[in-house]
Amino acid sequence: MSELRAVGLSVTYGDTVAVHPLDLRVPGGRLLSVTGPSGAGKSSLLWALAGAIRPAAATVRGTVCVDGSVLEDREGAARAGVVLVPQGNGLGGALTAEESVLVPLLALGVPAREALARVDDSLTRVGLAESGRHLVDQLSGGQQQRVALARAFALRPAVLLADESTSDLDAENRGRMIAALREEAARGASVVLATHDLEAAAETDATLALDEGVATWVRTL
Ligand SMILES: Nc1ncnc2c1ncn2[C@@H]1O[C@H](COP(=O)(O)OP(=O)(O)OP(=O)(O)O)[C@@H](O)[C@H]1O
Repeated sequence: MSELRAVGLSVTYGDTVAVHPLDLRVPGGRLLSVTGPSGAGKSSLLWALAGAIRPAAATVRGTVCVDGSVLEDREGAARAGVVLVPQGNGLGGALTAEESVLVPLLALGVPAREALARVDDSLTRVGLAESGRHLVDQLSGGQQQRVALARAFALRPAVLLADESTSDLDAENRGRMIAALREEAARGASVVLATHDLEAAAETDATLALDEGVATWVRTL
């Protein structure tokens, strides 16, 4: 089981405080939702947790630890198994769904046979086993969200940060994806879902609400 911990974490863009200092602990096995209206600071928080905000873009203060080790930068976060599914998915439209899941695995040195098995498994988990050969550009917005989640699942993250990953989904697929996020937690991951959808948030273990960057626990872990 992993553990994600943030202490005094804040994000500031120039004069705009996107995330006021907050503390957070997500043990492995748990699924946390971060809610709030547009502009509340959800993406900024997830990107800061992933070590993915460039120093030139914003000032990030505080510390983020995985299993007690402080993350110094994005490379360190990636080594610690922190995977971010960004809003907008971050997929290349010219790759197929299968290739989108496969390429990061091969880049990380996962042997081809193992990588292909993980591609099959993760696309099946998101209900896209039949769409693996389709170009990402030929898939709907909701299907693209599911490919992005499949790509993250295949990486077997220690910490999974999903930014609005259910926003384009119908109720059935939203439930299915939250169940899949829960499976990642059951595998031992610390999972955080940023969402403006309160119905999705209600299905998670705990909810942290952001309002103009100020965090309030709605339900604690
Ligand atoms: N690169 C940036 N430069 C300047 N300000 C930014 C930048 N990114 C975000 N902000 C500001 O930081 C605040 C929080 O934005 P953020 O995208 O984190 O919110 P959000 O809750 O994820 O919103 P949404 O649900 O619309 O994605 C907003 O006031 C936004 O305008």
